[in-house]
Amino acid sequence: MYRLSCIHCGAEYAPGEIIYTCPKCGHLLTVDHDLDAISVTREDWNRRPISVWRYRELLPVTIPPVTLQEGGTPLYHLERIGRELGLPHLYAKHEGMNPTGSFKDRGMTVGVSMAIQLGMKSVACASTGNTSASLAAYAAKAGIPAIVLLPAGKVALGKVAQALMHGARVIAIRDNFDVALAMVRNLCIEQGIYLLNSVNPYRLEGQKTIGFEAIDQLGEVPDRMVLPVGNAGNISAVYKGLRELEHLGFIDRLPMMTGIQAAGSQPVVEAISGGLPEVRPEMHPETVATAIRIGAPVNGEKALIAIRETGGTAGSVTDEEILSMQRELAQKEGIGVEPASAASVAGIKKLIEEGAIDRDERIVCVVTGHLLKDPETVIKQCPSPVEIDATEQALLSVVRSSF
Ligand SMILES: Cc1ncc(COP(=O)(O)O)c(C=O)c1O
Ligand SMILES: N[C@@H](CCOP(=O)(O)O)C(=O)O
Repeated sequence: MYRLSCIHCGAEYAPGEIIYTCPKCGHLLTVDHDLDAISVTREDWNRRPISVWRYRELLPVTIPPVTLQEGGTPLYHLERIGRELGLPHLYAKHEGMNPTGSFKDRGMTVGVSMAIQLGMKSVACASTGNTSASLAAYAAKAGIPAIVLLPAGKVALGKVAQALMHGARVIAIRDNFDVALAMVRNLCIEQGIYLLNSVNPYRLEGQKTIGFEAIDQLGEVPDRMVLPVGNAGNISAVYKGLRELEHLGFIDRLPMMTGIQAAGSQPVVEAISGGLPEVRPEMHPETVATAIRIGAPVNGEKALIAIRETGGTAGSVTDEEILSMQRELAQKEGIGVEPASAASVAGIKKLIEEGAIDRDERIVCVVTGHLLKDPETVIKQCPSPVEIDATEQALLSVVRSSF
């Protein structure tokens, strides 16, 4: 069993209440499981296929879930990049291998299932792209309408294509993501639509399974987990899940939770480095990594706890560093990710160069979305295909000059 509780004042609410923040103090809510009443062993989990639903005892859904077979993503050993950085135990968990190409699917399988469980008839979100693609797909699977608000002109092509093709009503707002999120929150409360941004604590329950899988695949708790941070839901979710594993006695320590932001959009980094009690919004966020072009992270309060309670850190990377790591992952490891995802590995590169972390650490970087999400940014970085006459001579001349 579980209840909703406020992370700030501790007020408790019934699981069926349609609320997104604490009605008493306005702070964030979390799903509190009665962990002492849960009887499952790690062996039980290990007998099931690796996926979000392997961990169903720690998820709030009691109906047959709305699923597209999410989770079970690969954990890759970054052998070449690790060798170059002097990090023998560097790994990437490729969340781009989820059904719609990002980690949002872990959240949406649970979030849309909860919408159905709670009797909601429609769903909505604001999005820098991936949330909308995922919500649209899971709403289609559930057979309910979805509305998505996007910052006009600032969403990667592949993500808009997904939201449109899966049948969502796509509305482009002439302002940034933070404004779109404020608008959709009001819309949902006033119109009785179920809000599925990461301020919804049920959605984050699905995302916590990234940490569970990483430990199951690695065979031990990593020393550090590194995530790109935008709205700050994912880092908060992974931390919450690992705390639950610790309470259950399945693990005996937590990884240092490490958040990486783009230099043009780094309010969490500023709060951590400045020792601030809360995240101060960045009013004009800007970065090529449009997925994390977010100035007022809605889960800032949870993210600060995750980082501080685990002795983690936060760092920022420039757009050049992000794109350079996107190319390195693609060309040295065969791993295709979108720019925001490369930020986690770029962040580790920077932290190691600054001498801020130990080279013996076992590090899992979460790479959050697939390369194909943002083809335009890829094409801009790569040479054009060589066009030739259809002759053997022309072909051989190009091939010879390629080695
Ligand atoms: C590809 C990608 N990476 C990272 C993030 C950041 O995740 P979060 O908002 O949970 O911090 C997002 C979305 O925000 C995303 O779409
Ligand atoms: N990158 C996100 C931004 C919205 O974050 P959410 O986790 O609150 O949905 C996106 O893909 O839209």
